[in-house]
Parts: sequence; C-alpha cells; structure tokens
Amino acid sequence: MTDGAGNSAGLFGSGLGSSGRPEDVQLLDTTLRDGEQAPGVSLTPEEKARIARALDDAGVDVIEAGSAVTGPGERETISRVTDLDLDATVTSFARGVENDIDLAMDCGVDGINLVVPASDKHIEDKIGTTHAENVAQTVELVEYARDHGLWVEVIGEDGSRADLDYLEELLGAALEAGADRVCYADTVGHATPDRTIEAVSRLAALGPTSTHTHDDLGLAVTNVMASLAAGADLVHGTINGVGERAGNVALEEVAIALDHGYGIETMDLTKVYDLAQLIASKTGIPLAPNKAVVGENAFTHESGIHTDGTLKDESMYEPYPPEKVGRERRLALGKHAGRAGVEATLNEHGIDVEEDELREIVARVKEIGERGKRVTDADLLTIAEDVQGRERERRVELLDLTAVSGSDVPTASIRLDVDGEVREEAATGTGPVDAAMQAAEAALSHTADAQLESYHVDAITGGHDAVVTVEVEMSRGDDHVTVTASEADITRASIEAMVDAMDRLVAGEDTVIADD
Ligand SMILES: CC(=O)SCCNC(=O)CCNC(=O)[C@H](O)C(C)(C)COP(=O)(O)OP(=O)(O)OC[C@H]1O[C@@H](n2cnc3c(N)ncnc32)[C@H](O)[C@@H]1OP(=O)(O)O
Repeated sequence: MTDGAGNSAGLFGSGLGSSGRPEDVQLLDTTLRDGEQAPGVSLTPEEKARIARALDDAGVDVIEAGSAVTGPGERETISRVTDLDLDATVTSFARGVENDIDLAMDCGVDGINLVVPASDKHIEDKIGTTHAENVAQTVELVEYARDHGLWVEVIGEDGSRADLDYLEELLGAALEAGADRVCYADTVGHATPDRTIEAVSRLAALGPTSTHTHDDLGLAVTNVMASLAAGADLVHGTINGVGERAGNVALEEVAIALDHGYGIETMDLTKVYDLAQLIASKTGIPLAPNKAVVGENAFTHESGIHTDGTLKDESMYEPYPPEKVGRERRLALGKHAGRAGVEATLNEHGIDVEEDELREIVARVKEIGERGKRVTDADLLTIAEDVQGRERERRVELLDLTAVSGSDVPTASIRLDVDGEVREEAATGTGPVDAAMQAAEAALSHTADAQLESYHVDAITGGHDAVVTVEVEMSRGDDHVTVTASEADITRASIEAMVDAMDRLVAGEDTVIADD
C-alpha cells in the first residue's frame, strides 16, 4: 500500500497502522528535562512555564517538566508548570530513590518517569547493586508511587545495551507492580534499528511501551520509527532535538514523519515553527539552517532549476507545503539563480523587465553569488536600476546617527530625511543598536507600519576592528525586502540596513509617510 506519492505504508516490513501496530501515537516532550541537560542550558521558571504552555497548546500529551531532585529552584519551576493546570500530563524525572518520588510529589506532578538502571554497566558500576536487588527495588518504588496516585512510567536506563532477557524481567516486573507503561531507552544513542526492533517488540508484548532515543549515530528518528513498528505507542523527544550530547530525537521531525508518511496525527504541526524559535531563543542553541522542518532553509529555493520548477508547481521540490508546519516558502537568489526566479522576484517588487535586461540582471546576480555572497532584494533592485538606466529616487535617507552606551542607559538619536522633511528622534534601548532602531522606528513613524522580520550580524573580518555585515528583512503588508549593510560600526550598519529597507518598501507609493 502507498500514500499516493509512492511512500509505502509498511515500515521495516511490518507496517505502522496495520493490525497489531499503534495507530494512535502519543508524544512526551522532555525539552524541559533532557533538553535542559544540554551543556550550558538553564531555563528560568518563567521560561519553563511559557514553554510548557506552548507545548500544551500544540497538543503534546505528556510534559516532563524537570527533575525535582535537582534542587529547590527546579522544584519551584516544576510547581510553576503544574500550577498552569494544563491538559497535558505533567511529570518529573525521578531516580530509583524514594526521596526523588517524594520531591516530585511535592511539586504537584501528575506522574513520574522513574529511571532505573537496566544494563550491567549501570547496575554494577554506577549504582553498585545486584540485578535481583534492582528488580526488587523497582517493584517497591512502583508500588509506592502508585499508592500515592501517580501515573508511572518506568524507564530502563541504557536499555539498548542491556541484556534483553534481563530488560524484559525488570520492566515486566514493573508492569506487574502497577506501572502504567515502560520505556525502552537508547540512553547513549548506540542502537541500530534492528536492535531497536528486537528490544521494543519484546517489551511491547508485555504492556504499553514508550521509546526514548538519542542522536549520537544520527539514528534517532529512524529508531523511533523502528520502535513504533515494533509496537511502541509513545515517543519521548525534545523540540529541535536539544538534549544531552548530540541531543534527543526532534519531536517535530517525528510528528511530520508520522503525519506525512503514515497519516498519523500527533501534535498541531502548525505550531512547531513558533515552538522551535521559542526553544532556540530560550536555550541559546541556534537552529542549523538545514534543520528539517524548522531550519531557515527548509522551504527556501535558490537554484534555478528548483526555483523554476517551484514556480510552475509549488510541490515540485517540497515533500509537503510549508504552511503545514506554520512556515512560508521563500525564493532566494545567488550563484545558482536562473531567469525564472530572478524575474519572479523582480515582479514581486513591481518591476517588469525585457528579455535582454533579464539576461544581464541574471548574469550580475550570479557574479555576486559567485563571490560567496547572499544576493539580497536590495542588491537585485540596485542591479535592475542600473541595467534599466533608472535613477533611484530615495524617499528615506539617513542624515545623522549618534549612539551612546556605557554605564548609563544606552541612548541614540537619529536624523532622517523623509520625503524631503528632516525628522529627528531619540530613544533608549537595551543596547545601542536597540536604541538606534527604536529612534529610527519613531522617526519613520509607526504609521509606516513596517515590521522587522529578522536581523542577522556577521563579522566579515576577524578581530576587534572587524567589518560587520548586518542583514535585515522587513515587511510592510504583504511586501518583504532583504537588505544588507557593511560597516565597522555595528549600530550604523544596522540603521543603514533598516533605513534602506524602509525606503525600498515605500518606493513607488503615492502615500506620504505620516509624521505621528
Ligand atoms: C538518562 C538521564 O538523562 S539521567 C538524568 C540526568 N539528570 C540529572 O542528573 C539531574 C540533575 N542531577 C543532580 O542535580 C544531581 O546529580 C543529583 C541531585 C541527582 C544527585 O546529586 P549527588 O547526590 O551530588 O550525586 P552525584 O550527582 O554525584 O551522582 C549521582 C548519584 O545518583 C545515583 N544514580 C544515578 N542513576 C540512578 C538511578 N537510576 N537510580 C538511583 N540512583 C541513581 C548514582 O549512583 C549517584 O549516587 P552515589 O553518589 O551514591 O554513587
């Protein structure tokens, strides 16, 4: 059976959604626990609460809010999440220690992810116990947690390297003791899909089974799919795949793979891009541009053949439409550009060109691209003006800029020429760039209603005297424009780019930019 686009509905010869395999897959998000274990990441209570609410809005089934045993700060944070009264089940990580369960309960959680050692290494060398004692202790703790009304998932830590007979004995005992479910954990991201199928199918025969995978071999998503094919029905993961070492499986990748490949709905996919950006900004771990689903380039087409094909049929070079995951398609220009893409971009800016002009513009775009530079809208428009012999009539020009930062509040003042009228404004901000941006926005008047969509800084040369390039993307209504400016002074480069973008956005309009 195929999905109409050639994907087989069977997975690893078995088949998700076929008899005996789960059609209803649940997601457990551990961004706030395993994700926060990524080196250097520490989320404030406010941040965790905001993330938890966003995860809940997106329809995640279980939120592991942290490890209560970590300390009082973490407990306050978990309590903030439990106070939100979310639809999702909220849990805390707990070691195989009664006190960890007590501390989790103090935070008001609905349940615990009870982690007990499963491999010889973890039982003997880490905990220093025996296999039999470990089973007995696990049973005791499950009974204790269940007696206190908790939802209990027992995770066999390092399960992928455990003896599978023992893993079955340990987690089977946990289920018999009343655990709601057990979890196969590929704690160090070591397993192959074959190993995963072997282990998970044995556990799934015992009772409800979750899967927890890491990406050390780049197999995290594959191993989730293998787990589901083997009978698991709940997936642990984190947004953007943040987590220990190479990270956990990225939940948004699992969600789209299940939806696209197997028609299995898990979370509200239209929310994943906002979630991804929230997590990137709060963890300080940026998204790789080529990251699946949420990377900047995931729906951007630069090469001529792809751009041309996309303009003829939007699905030509995309597996699924960007809107499905809350995104928009973008066409970019560079070394690989072709006529179709360049003409479409010019048309977007209201510019029509003759065939010979287009040929010349494409050649110049490629020239800039070959120098390894991104070709912005402003570059393209400047080339087009030159090729068509048009004079650019500027409506907005930077006359003067002063920015002061030091021990006091950063302040900036700006003088602009707007439609022949000199406007002066001053503002304060979190830093000199912010202050200058605020002053420029005020001078351009808020009625101009332009939005700063993105702002990137690159140091072209190394060292403290580096020239920086600032790239901004601004929008006004449906119009978008990208502009770069390079200067030794980052504040000046930022303002030049912003003012230039604004000028491009209002070019050709009759309306006056009102002074409010
Ligand atoms: C698979 C995972 O992601 S594991 C989750 C990792 N998360 C964390 O570590 C949460 C943050 N950790 C912490 O705040 C601290 O490590 C604490 C509070 C848990 C413990 O701190 P300390 O008492 O100082 O112990 P320390 O961190 O040095 O060592 C960990 C202890 O936990 C024990 N432990 C580890 N895993 C387990 C387990 N599954 N069940 C029971 N005990 C465990 C270790 O044996 C060790 O105990 P020991 O000191 O008696 O040998």
